[in-house]
Amino acid sequence: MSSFDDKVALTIEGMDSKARGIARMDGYVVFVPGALVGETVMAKFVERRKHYGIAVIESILKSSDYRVPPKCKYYEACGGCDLQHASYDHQLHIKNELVVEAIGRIGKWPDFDVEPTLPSPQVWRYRNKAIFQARYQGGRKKLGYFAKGTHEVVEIDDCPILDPLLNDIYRLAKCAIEDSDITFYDEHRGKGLVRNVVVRSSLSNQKALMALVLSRKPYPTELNGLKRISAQLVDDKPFNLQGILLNINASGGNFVWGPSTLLLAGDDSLEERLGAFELCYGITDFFQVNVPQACNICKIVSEHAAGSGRILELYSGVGTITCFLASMCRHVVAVEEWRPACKSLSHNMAKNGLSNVTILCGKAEEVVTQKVKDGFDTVVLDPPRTGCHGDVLDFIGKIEPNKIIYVSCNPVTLARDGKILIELGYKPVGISPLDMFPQTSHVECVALMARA
Ligand SMILES: C[S@@+](CC[C@H](N)C(=O)[O-])C[C@H]1O[C@@H](n2cnc3c(N)ncnc32)[C@H](O)[C@@H]1O
Repeated sequence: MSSFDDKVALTIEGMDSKARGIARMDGYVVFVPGALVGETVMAKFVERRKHYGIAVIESILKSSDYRVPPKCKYYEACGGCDLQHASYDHQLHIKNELVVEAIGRIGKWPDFDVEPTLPSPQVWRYRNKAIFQARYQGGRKKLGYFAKGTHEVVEIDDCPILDPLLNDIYRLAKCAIEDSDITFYDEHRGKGLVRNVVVRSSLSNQKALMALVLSRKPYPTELNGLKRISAQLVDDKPFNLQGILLNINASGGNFVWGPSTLLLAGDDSLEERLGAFELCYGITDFFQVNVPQACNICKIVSEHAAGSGRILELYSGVGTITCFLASMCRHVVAVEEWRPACKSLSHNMAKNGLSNVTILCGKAEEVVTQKVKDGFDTVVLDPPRTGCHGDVLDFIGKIEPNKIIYVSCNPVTLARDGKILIELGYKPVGISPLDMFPQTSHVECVALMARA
């Protein structure tokens, strides 16, 4: 193998599941973030392991025709987006390839058909949610996104994939909290109160919610300070901020929310319209971040589910897909583990006049074996990125529905779980990738499988 000089010229041959360029040096695999297939780059190693290395671009010697200047001025530093350097059409092509690669190479599905990626109706300003990091760094409070691969906070003044309303609220919150006595979390000392600021907005009525995630229970004086600032922000109604909440997450880790949430001022939920349905959700509930594209997912799922009498829907959240399913079949059993989301789900079914939904709150892998019997024509799955628990797949194998509709935000776990379903007697009918997250390498898919 060639020696590892500080800088190496690399030709990009492929892409990995995170849309990083893949180059080879005498067979040794090197991942190059931000490089496109066909490019030759001068790159510098930042990590060298036995079987692979990671190198960052120093200069581009031969550029791809699909390379475009990133729109965001924080793109290089911020860890949020990773495909702004590719034209939008090329992003769609890359996402298609990522799905084909995962299903073929990782899943080894014997035969499958992947449709072209459905473009997002909006490719900028589409996100209705942001999780900002609050940290005490370099002797001052900082609010922004984590930098690529580190916990260094990048402060921004505008995020071009975020709803403009949320950019306004971010700037407002930044000034209000930074000027106050409220402390930000210091990772080195394990001290400081605010860890995250989460903002969410409704596209249909342009209202927003904000939550402060705290590292511990606030002292009474701190709580009074938070209530005072929150009341001012909500009462002034500068940007339709309809509620501010507090959540305590003392455990840290990657999951943002802790178990207790308290309303500081205003209302505690948002309303959104999806097709003919009104959906209400709370600050800690899962809700799709790109609403027009979520509507497209629901339409595809409905088309696949047509003709079903009884549907088992696992990982139902607040009922986005449930509404569409319940309006077209006899009965839906919806399973969701997050208790606040189950409350929203129940409210949403009643609000939309859907009385044919049974809600079971708990982990899908436990609920299906303890509370669900057979007799379903179709099973709809929409798990988190980690995919389905093995017990869920085993259960589906036992109850033998005619169809399985798998909505996935991670082609790698879709490939893994689909392989198990194929072994249980299902045949892939089609995979529809949708671009739910433009400017990033994330891709959503709806896969239909039928009993072979
Ligand atoms: C990707 S979201 C999909 C939600 C919903 N289908 C939608 O479109 O809004 C996954 C949901 O599964 C829930 N969840 C995660 N792990 C679960 C489990 N083991 N059992 C049941 N629900 C789970 C999450 O709380 C979240 O609401």
